[in-house]
Amino acid sequence: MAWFRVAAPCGPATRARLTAAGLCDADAADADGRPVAPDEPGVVLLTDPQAAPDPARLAERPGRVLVALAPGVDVDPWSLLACGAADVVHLAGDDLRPVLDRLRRWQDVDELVRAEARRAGAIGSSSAWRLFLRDLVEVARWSTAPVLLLGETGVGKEVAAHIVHRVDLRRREHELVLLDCTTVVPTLSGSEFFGHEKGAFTGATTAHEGAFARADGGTLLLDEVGELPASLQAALLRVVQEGTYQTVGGTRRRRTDFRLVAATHRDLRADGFRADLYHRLAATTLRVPPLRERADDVLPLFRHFLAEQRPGRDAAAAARRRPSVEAGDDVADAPEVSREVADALRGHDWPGNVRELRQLAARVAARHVGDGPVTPGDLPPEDRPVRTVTAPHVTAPPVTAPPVTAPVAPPPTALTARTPWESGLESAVRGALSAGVGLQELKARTADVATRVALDVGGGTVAAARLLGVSRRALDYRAAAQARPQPTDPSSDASS
Ligand SMILES: Nc1ncnc2c1ncn2[C@@H]1O[C@H](COP(=O)(O)OP(=O)(O)OP(=O)(O)O)[C@@H](O)[C@H]1O
Repeated sequence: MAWFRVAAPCGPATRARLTAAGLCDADAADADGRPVAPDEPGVVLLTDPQAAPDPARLAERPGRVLVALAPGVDVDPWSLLACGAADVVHLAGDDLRPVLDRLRRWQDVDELVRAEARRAGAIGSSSAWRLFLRDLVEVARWSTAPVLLLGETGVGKEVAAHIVHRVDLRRREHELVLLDCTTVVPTLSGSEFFGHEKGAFTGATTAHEGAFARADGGTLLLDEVGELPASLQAALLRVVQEGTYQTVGGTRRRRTDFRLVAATHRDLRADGFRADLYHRLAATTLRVPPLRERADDVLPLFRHFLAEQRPGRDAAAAARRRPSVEAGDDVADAPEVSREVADALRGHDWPGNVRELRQLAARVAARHVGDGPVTPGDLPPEDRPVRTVTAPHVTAPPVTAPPVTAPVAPPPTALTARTPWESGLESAVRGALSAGVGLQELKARTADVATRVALDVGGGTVAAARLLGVSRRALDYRAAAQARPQPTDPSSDASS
């Protein structure tokens, strides 16, 4: 088990003991001065009552450092946990079992994360994503409790539910049933949940098995559980408590036994959701980190989705060859990404999370040509980072200067970056300013002024459309709209 490091303080005798127990390789034992990979689990053995572990080292590997206290050493465990320690254990004499047990658990969790994330096609190596997955597989494998997954839309809650199902040894051979609560129709009395008997209501021409029956033995994912109608919240509570349900139109209660995974983007405590049901669902609550907190995952995910879009990609072969957690093997045939595009992707805040990134990759794949890297022009105009004209820096005139009687020509507009699009915009803005368009108007209607001036600066609509990054039709439409008489705006100082 040479993958464990023992951080200082650790005397030679203790180190020898730990090495003999297989806890560290002699080589790696002295952590002082040696950089330890952030993800690597470790043990800090406190043998000296005066010495305290370095809080920075604990914070660097949150939840991955076990503090073991030698006999006679007493420290406040809560403050160590607050610094990021995973746990604090007292060692009795030479007995290293508590340390070994914890380290074995970590090893098992890491192996599960690797295998199951790969199997589920879940990409990500950022520390936020890894921390989340570790908690997820630990709960899924070593507890039977319901799991409540909190997270923004498109963040991967369904992907996480698949992992819970796979990791749960009692459930994985049975079905994972997905029910989107936004589609449950209250007027059918929750037939999607309970199933119904033939003739139970108009249109029930055959009997139908509901989600509770199909999930028996397996896992039931209730997606968007916050949208569940109030009448069905009470019914669900009873099923969760008693493990029995009754089909619509049926006469007897049937047993069912499933693991419940609920997902929502809402705070159920603040949203009129039944408190008693909430406490049942939220036995274990895990937050799926949004993509903006996982900047390191953006590029691997993007290239993975690009690879998926490759024309002629053999879907069956792709399914057999699941990507690695780090997306190392899957993206071998995906194009590289230029620095500008990479920066833009990493800098975006991804309100639609991984789904938004996947959709962007599909749009980019349609525009990208050849085997070269993805370049800025491969991003459709509406997906490009917005560049704004920065306000010119104006210095106050010296007090001796004559009073200004006429409008002063503004200094040249400063742009932060010099892409062709921005250079075009700059010349359009300059043209507008020299044509007498006021700064207020320019600020309020930059797009319109730019359009008008772009038309004026020559090259025709095609060149102007290219300059402005819009389609020619859009430009024609805007020009026609501008040509129509506008209501007079007394505050406007623009003349056209
Ligand atoms: N880590 C990941 N690796 C690869 N693909 C992912 C990952 N996370 C999410 N996806 C993909 O992103 C899309 C959205 O994921 P998913 O449906 O799990 O999100 P969600 O949080 O359940 O969304 P919603 O809130 O809308 O139900 C899916 O296409 C999914 O395959």
